[in-house]
Amino acid sequence: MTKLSGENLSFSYGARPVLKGLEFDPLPSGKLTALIGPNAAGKSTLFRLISGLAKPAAGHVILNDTNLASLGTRERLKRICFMPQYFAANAALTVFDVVMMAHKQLRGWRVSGADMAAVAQALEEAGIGHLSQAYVSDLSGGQSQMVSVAQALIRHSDVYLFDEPTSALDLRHQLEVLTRIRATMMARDSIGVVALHDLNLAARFADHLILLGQGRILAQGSAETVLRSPAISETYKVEVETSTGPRQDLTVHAYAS
Ligand SMILES: Nc1ncnc2c1ncn2[C@@H]1O[C@H](COP(=O)(O)OP(=O)(O)OP(=O)(O)O)[C@@H](O)[C@H]1O
Repeated sequence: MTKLSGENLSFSYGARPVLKGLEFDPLPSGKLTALIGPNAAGKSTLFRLISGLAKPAAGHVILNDTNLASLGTRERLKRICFMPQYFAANAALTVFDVVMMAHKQLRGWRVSGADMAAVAQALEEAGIGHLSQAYVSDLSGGQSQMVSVAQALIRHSDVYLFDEPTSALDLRHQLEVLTRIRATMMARDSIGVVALHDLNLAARFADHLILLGQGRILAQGSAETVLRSPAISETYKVEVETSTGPRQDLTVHAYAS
């Protein structure tokens, strides 16, 4: 089983500290973790540190017994797949092209029939087969987001980081995308971390939650533990009531305080 943990992670943009000695418990593989917290809490920054796009001022990210800072760029890219929040879609490339580029990124650029079939299958599984020949510049926000998820899932990594993968999706697509991400983590025994603003989606899909605020982890554990914690209303600065929904799932209701 693969495990990812953060030890004493600190990071500043210039003189402005964003993460202050952050620690997170080992995240297990085959499961989905939701990273929650208010705007500007540092969720994307934490993903940048884990993926190696930014270097912590102090602390380490440990994957099994390996300090990720000791890995070269290529090895780190292979082991950690990061889907950023924003998708750059100005290129004159089709959906098929960009998913193929993600597929071949670390494998050399000679494209075989098997590669073509793998991309076609990934697009079908993502429910975007009909967009295969569309230019990425012509996609809606939600379609772009589904392409980003397909680009991530076609890669085989130990850790997948998804920065708000459902923010532009309608209700059905939110459920479909999170169901697919979770099933993929289970099938590959990989670690999945999803930054989410919707606490009800976090409750429904995540096995483990991490609440980030004031540069630290304020709560971590099961949905019950984290979403019923007083840290939720303190951090988001709203009144919160939790209840059990009709299908026994935890539901969070927020009220302006
Ligand atoms: N490149 C940057 N240069 C300077 N400051 C930055 C940069 N990126 C982020 N920040 C600042 O760091 C803080 C954390 O930002 P980050 O994007 O990590 O938060 P977040 O939790 O992902 O936010 P959101 O939920 O709004 O996407 C914010 O105050 C932000 O203004």
